[in-house]
Amino acid sequence: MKVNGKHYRSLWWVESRGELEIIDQRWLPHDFRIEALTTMQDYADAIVEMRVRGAPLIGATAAYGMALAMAQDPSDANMDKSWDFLDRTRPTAINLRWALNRCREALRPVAEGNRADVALKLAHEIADEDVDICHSIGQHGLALIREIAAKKPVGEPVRILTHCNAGWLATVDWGTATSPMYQAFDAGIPLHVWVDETRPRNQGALTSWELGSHGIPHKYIVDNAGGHLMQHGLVDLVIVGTDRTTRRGDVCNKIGTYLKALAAHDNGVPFYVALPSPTIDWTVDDGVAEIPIEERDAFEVTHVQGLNADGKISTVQVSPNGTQGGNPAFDVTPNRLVTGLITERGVCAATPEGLAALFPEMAKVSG
Ligand SMILES: CSC[C@@H](O)[C@@H](O)C(=O)COP(=O)(O)O
Repeated sequence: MKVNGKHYRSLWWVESRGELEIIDQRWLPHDFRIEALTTMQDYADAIVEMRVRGAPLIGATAAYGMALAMAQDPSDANMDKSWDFLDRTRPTAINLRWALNRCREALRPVAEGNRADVALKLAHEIADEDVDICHSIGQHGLALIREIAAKKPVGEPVRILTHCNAGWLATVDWGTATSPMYQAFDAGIPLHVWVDETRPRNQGALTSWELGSHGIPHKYIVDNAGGHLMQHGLVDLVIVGTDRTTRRGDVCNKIGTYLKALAAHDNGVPFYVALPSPTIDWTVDDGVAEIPIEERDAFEVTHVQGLNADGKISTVQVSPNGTQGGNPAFDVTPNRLVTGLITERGVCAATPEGLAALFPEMAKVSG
């Protein structure tokens, strides 16, 4: 997507230096900083500290991490050690393990001398595939938005609420939840997006920055506003992303998503989840019982970062001295609250049958 008129992906390979560059998302939307990842520790830190974030982007970054590991030492022992090292960075988004497994399975039969090249090619492949997948998600989501627009008086915007940042910054390009918005807007459908702030990390500010760069009308709202807006008929549909979707269609996403789904259900507002197939965990059925929820540092809750009056990025304390914070980073929305799943192969019901019909080969393997 474009930043000041220039096209960026959220990560890219610099051939001349043999390095991966990323956008350090900790400073957005106030400062656009690019950073090179040159050591395995850099890769792990980038994921843990959320310089790169969002399930698909974490997966693509990990694939490049495996490529670096193979360039340093292509042995089986180092491959397994690097798999563990990167897998430990964040527990909830399944795309991380999906990418690591895909790399390890592809590299195992390759002669050590060829592993570095094959691993880098695979990382490029995973990144490119993500772009294509997200574009297709956008096409299928566009059809849904078009249907809603057709029932409205000409010129009235389709009002979409979204939570967190499932935008191009969270993927390699396009985003998942935002891809239908970009494509609908480009197709001339009037839109208005309600952007949840998404405390504590305020990923909504990233979404606002993205939508603003694309010219899409939107308002940045506090997380607690969604229910009120839905009660007053001001939301036509909700589209969110996901970090892990179970084989029966339970959806794990950024903390607060579940509350939005409850409010949508109570008010008859369609609640859609956009996801690339690598986000489906075919080994898990019951998301509430089985998905590990990342507990992050309480500092993210007790403190908040923003621009101060001097225009400098600074951090201030919100809670009283000594208050303990709690910071579960994700929650699970049971499939009964999900109207549909927007995937690269089409839209399906959030049920085992719905997912199996779109991805029969995966459903079969997982039994
Ligand atoms: C296309 S991204 C989908 C999800 O990864 C996104 O909604 C989300 O919850 C991101 O969480 P984050 O903690 O910012 O990595």
